[in-house]
Amino acid sequence: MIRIDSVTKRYPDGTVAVDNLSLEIPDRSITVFVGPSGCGKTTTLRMINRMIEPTEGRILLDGKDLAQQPVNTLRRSMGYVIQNAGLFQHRTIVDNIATVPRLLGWSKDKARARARELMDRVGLDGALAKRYPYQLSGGQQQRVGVARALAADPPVLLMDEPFSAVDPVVRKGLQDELLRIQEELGKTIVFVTHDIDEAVKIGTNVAVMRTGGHLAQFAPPAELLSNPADDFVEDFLGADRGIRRLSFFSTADLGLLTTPIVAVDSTAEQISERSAGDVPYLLVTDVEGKPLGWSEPARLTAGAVDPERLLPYGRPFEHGKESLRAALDGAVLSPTGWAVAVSADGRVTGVVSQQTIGEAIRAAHAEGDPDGRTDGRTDAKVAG
Ligand SMILES: Nc1ncnc2c1ncn2[C@@H]1O[C@H](COP(=O)(O)OP(=O)(O)OP(=O)(O)O)[C@@H](O)[C@H]1O
Repeated sequence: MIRIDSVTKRYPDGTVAVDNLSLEIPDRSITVFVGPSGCGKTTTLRMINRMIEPTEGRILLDGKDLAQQPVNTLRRSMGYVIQNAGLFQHRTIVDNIATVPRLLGWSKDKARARARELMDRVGLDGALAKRYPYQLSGGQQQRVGVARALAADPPVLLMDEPFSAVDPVVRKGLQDELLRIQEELGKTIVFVTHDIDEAVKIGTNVAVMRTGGHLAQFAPPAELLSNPADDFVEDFLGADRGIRRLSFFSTADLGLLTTPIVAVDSTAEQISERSAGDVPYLLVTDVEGKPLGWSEPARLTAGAVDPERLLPYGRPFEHGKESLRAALDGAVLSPTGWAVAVSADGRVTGVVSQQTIGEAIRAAHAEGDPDGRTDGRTDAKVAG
């Protein structure tokens, strides 16, 4: 654990970049510092690896004051990733990644083998190993930056706006990759960003900072969205707070109906049996059970279902894996107001009305803490 204890940083010109900051960064989690430009995020991050020394207060790593530890040993235990990757332009990709192991005295072969293993880990094609940084896309360069920081297997990874310079699609890929790496390797990651959506997506805990180096709120993302500490945090979180919070609620307990579903080759008896009880719509699937579209029962003729004439079914959600946000989105996207639940292979497992989703949302809000857990990112967060 990293403990920031009453830390203030005052630059020689009198600027107070960080003002009496105290918080704890748990092991094997992602702690995100987010806030407007100049609020002291980078200064805080750099005090953790002692690129900047605090004016007052102290930072402890596993109970030991950083100020008492040799800087070189400390930096070796902390990978560091910056915006635009900061790669050595005259070195190949494999040698960029092998930099720290080489400094630690590993043989060239061993360091390169480790670098190739890491390329795979961060989703880089091994064929890029002999290229130079300028021959890679921005997103690929960022992956190299992450691989280089991981090379000596440090327990801590410090990341300063690592994905800010790439377009939104590449950025989403890099965020997903980081979450996967974190799940596999269990690093203690401290991540700086000015993008609140990125913070909410990847953070186990999020520290919202405001100008003057003040900590406005430190909480897991779901709690930030449900209980912003003040107007500043609420404004910073932006619109759609309620909808975004639904991402943290699972669909596992959503009551699905399995009756109003017919296959495209159903008989007249099957159609009438499935529409019993005043069902307003039937979901038609193909013979494999994948969704085709909705129809009013009276408009379905056995043996003559025209998939072109069915009503759209929106975006199906993966039951139990995706969140209530995905379920609501599916229901809103379909003119019938019903959402379609599927299994991982895309086969329909049931359907659910907007009304039932609304009830589940009310119940989840009433219970408060999403999923009842805030102990680990992957547990507390639901896909979609
Ligand atoms: N070497 C320095 N001397 C004087 N002031 C500095 C120095 N470095 C940073 N500052 C000031 O300290 C404050 C915090 O800077 P810092 O870089 O930590 O902010 P930040 O939140 O990371 O900003 P950004 O998102 O723009 O990178 C700013 O007002 C900045 O101008």
